[in-house]
Amino acid sequence: MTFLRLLFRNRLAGFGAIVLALILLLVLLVPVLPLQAPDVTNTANRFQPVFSDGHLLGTDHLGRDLLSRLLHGTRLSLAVGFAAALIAASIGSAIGITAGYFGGTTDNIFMRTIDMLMAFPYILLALAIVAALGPGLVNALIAVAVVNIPFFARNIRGITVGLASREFVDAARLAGMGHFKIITRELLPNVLPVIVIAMSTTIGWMILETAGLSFLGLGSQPPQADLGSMLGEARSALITNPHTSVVPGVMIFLIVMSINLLGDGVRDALDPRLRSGALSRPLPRTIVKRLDKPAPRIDTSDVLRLEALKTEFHVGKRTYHAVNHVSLRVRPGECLGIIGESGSGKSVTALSVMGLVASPPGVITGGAVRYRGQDIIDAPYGDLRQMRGENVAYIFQDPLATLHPLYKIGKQLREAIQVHHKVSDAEAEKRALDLMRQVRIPNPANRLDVYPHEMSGGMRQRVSIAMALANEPDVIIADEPTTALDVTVQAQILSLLDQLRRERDVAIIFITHDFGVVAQLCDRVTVMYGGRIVEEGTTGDVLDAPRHPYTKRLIDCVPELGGGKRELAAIPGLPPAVDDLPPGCAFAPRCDKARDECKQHDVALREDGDRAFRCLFPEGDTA
Ligand SMILES: Nc1ncnc2c1ncn2[C@@H]1O[C@H](COP(=O)(O)OP(=O)(O)OP(=O)(O)O)[C@@H](O)[C@H]1O
Repeated sequence: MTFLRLLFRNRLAGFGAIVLALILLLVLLVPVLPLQAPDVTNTANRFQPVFSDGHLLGTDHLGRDLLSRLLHGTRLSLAVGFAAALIAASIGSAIGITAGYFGGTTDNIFMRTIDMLMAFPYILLALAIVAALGPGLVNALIAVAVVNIPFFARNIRGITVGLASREFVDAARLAGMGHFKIITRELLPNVLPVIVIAMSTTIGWMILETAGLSFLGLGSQPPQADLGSMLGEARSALITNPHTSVVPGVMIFLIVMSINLLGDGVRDALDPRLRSGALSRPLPRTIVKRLDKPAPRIDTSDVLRLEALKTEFHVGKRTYHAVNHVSLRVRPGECLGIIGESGSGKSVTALSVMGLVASPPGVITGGAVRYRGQDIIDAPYGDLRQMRGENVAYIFQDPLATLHPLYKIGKQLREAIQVHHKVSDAEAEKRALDLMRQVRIPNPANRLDVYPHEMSGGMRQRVSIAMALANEPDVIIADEPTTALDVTVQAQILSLLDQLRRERDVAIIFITHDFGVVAQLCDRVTVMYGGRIVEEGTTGDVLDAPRHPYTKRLIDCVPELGGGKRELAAIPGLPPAVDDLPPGCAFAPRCDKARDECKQHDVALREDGDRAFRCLFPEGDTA
């Protein structure tokens, strides 16, 4: 159902589907339609025009009814095209999946054979095959199928090579599955959508190729009609009786056009990345649809300030309130921690700052982001791009995903510098080396000359930090930069960040789900839940006397070394879905202190200086 909805959302694909369905219906009804026999000649009646008596589309050079020949011929052409596509897809995909899975010699033998097939111009190859097998429709079908096998084999091999080294295939091997089972159960379901997509876009092509062979007299043999042979026979009367060529020509055009339009639609609807919107026209910045007016500039000592920021994801009819009226601020040299469970909106808050939330489906619908007092949400894209890296830099969790795998570290650092500063390669190299020293990478000159995969996780994260520092930004937003690292490396990275912000007065917004990390690094902390801020304050205050029950439960989740044996208190239940938030306090369904009032109305943030919390019955109050 979803597939059909997605398919028909693409109007052209819907149009293609309707045209093709009508053609298919017509050819399926051929046996019951009151048609004349397609092959009976009547030379006295040759070249009758369109709409002549008893011949709706006229007659050909032998007086045969063109409508009857057209429908019979279309049936044959479609059957041959589909059959050729099916054969080419089956054999090509089997070769591709086997070569990709086994690799080594098998891959070499299969793919070099395919390469040899591809070395011939495809039409020459098809002609050679038909010449060897003899003319005839079945042989034309075999020829067209054979010349299309390489297309499927290469495509499917490429995808299989990527899949064969994935963890789920290793897991299947470890579970004792044999090769055949791994190929059919683990790999085939993953490549099947690609096979269907490739088929849907090549059927039209194969119908054309078969028609081409028939046109040359190598496909269907007289008196049997297919669209190509009809065109071939009409060639000599092209000028005198053009309708004999126009009729099959229009039909070929309609079939190929409808299949291609439908094929594109099928590809879009089947590809999960296109379906999720991930590949659909990614915009360079997040869409802004603010109802409130842009905020005027203010004087402030805060380097970055978010005011009632709202970021939503609009997916179909659903709205995900990922960031819901979030306000926070950070001063030069200060470290602000943002903490919360997975899905609480930390990353989307951080990405909204520089308009980096993927759009569609992300939209900033309200609030302000101020850099040194100036609201930058509506800033022209050129200004925003200039600010990215230069004023506000990001460090992400997985450096391997953010560093380019094919360029050496030195080149990537130089590029980060040269994006914002017009300096020579030698100068950039000098600065890159200096940055490597600043992030305490041992033997920095040699390390500039290696690829990301040749470094350890900790070293790679140091490189990411160096890249973030490359343009001396005022704010660094670090999104769980130590989550993937072991504790000793994590401690080194944290102390490096701490040292850098003190030395350079750079503000850090540190996103994490670990209160231990917050305690070590942050001056202040903001706790998020369900897209909202539920508590904030200086780290000491929040850790010593949490006011929101959620904060208290989060702190209780942290194991304490040497603190004696205590039971770890997991938080029951799951975080709320931000497209379906409960009324009142979002934490109420999981909170043992919740009362009816908590579930009725929105709970306001109670602010007192640096301290704020969103709770009617806070911790520490005697009720
Ligand atoms: N492309 C998207 N489409 C719909 N909803 C999305 C999309 N991306 C994020 N969300 C929603 O936004 C919410 C906030 O996500 P976000 O990544 O900011 O959480 P987080 O707190 O950073 O979690 P994590 O610690 O796992 O990174 C999530 O609940 C998620 O459902």
